[in-house]
Amino acid sequence: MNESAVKPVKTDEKRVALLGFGTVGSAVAHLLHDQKFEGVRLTHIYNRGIARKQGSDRASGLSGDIVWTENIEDVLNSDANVVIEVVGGLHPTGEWLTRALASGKHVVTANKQLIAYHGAELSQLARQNGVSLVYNAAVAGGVPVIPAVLHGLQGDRVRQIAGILNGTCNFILSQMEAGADYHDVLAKAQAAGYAEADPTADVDGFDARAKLCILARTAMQVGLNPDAVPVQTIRNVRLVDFHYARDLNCTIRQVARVESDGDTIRANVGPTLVPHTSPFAWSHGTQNLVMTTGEFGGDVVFSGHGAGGNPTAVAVVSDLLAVAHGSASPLLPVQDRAVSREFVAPHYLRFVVQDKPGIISAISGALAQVGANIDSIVQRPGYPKDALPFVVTTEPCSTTTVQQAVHTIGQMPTMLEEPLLLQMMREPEGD
Ligand SMILES: NC(=O)C1=CN([C@@H]2O[C@H](COP(=O)(O)OP(=O)(O)OC[C@H]3O[C@@H](n4cnc5c(N)ncnc54)[C@H](OP(=O)(O)O)[C@@H]3O)[C@@H](O)[C@H]2O)C=CC1
Ligand SMILES: N[C@@H](CC=O)C(=O)O
Repeated sequence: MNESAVKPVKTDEKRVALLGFGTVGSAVAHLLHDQKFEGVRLTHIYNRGIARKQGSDRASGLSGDIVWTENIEDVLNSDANVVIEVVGGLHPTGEWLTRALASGKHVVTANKQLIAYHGAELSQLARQNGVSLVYNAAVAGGVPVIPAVLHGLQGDRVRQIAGILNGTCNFILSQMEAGADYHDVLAKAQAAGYAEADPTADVDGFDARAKLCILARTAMQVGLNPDAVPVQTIRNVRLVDFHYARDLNCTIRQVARVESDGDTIRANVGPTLVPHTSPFAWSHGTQNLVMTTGEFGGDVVFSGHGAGGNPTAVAVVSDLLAVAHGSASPLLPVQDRAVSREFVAPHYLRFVVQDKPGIISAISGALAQVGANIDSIVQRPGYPKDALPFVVTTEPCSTTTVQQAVHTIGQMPTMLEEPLLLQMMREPEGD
């Protein structure tokens, strides 16, 4: 063996293997390469079809002593002591990270599905093996909300979290607010690398739901089964809903929320009317926003870019540096809790009907039957009578009972499509 070819291993050095060379992975590789952080060295890049990745524009400028491989064993059996996983999905990433942790490698991941479903077991495994598992980038992309709640809010008792947690949905809805077409904007979000490999996860709420469960665990110490948290898609929101929302001094955003009153945990994710006066309405493009409400400290707001290669790479690399400095996050006690969907809120109901006398009285009758009081009826002029969209809003009432009424109303022969039911966020309260 040529002794001069053997590189001495510095014991305090973090040798980093990167799994996944897509939007986030390539941005992480460039950030590490370009910024040359002390004490960390990128040693491996793993991806399927690695020759395609190594020959791509994304790889250009990445020089140095990096092993490019499509064989995961090259990573798991290597002397890399940190694995960064930016592949996504539950499998085979779950198996890889289990093996990495079990063999004493620290893990940094942006994989919100894996952490939402298996974070508890993986954190336990990390602790047993004396290594760290960190996942700052799994929630809100470049917004350091996980370290903030872990280190900055443990002194409070967080009772409520409401957040815009999906950059793709925020990008779509805020562009629709300006008149853009849903499908065009979704295509733009995919091209820009904001959307998940399967954008269903974004638009149908599963991505935000996973992030909400991670937030509930870290900020409130409650373990929620993601499958138990109801989600509502944004696919049924139309341009007309933005027009009516504006008439109500609101706009529409995908909001994920969890709240605890001690006995009950309520959680859901879905498109929501947010008042123009609330910070939720001011989030545009890929911005995410998280508002926590603590029993002692009150409201705290975090905001920034929730998607995109570079903002997410900053979160990943910051986690890596926390591992390198020995300041990665603590493991907190968590209590598993059931999820209630019984929110009380004002509601927005949009109907599209073939106009006939008696429709309003039938709708108000169905709402009255479940104890829901109408707050307003809004009908913009100019729509054709044979496909007339109009809106009813309710005073605060239980979402599940309004759902029953809407189901009944949806059976009326004059209804041309399924009614749209959205929760409305209340006006922010002044101090
Ligand atoms: N994009 C974003 O803004 C953000 C993403 N995240 C999370 O980061 C992770 C990565 O996201 P992103 O970079 O956008 O995704 P990409 O799809 O751009 O990158 C994933 C990479 O992993 C590779 N890959 C996928 N499956 C396998 C497999 N089974 N074996 C080997 N390689 C595989 C893909 O290869 P191929 O090219 O062949 O498909 C691709 O290069 C996800 O968990 C995502 O949720 C978190 C925050 C923000
Ligand atoms: N697809 C996700 C990416 C970041 O988590 C999003 O749009 O927020």
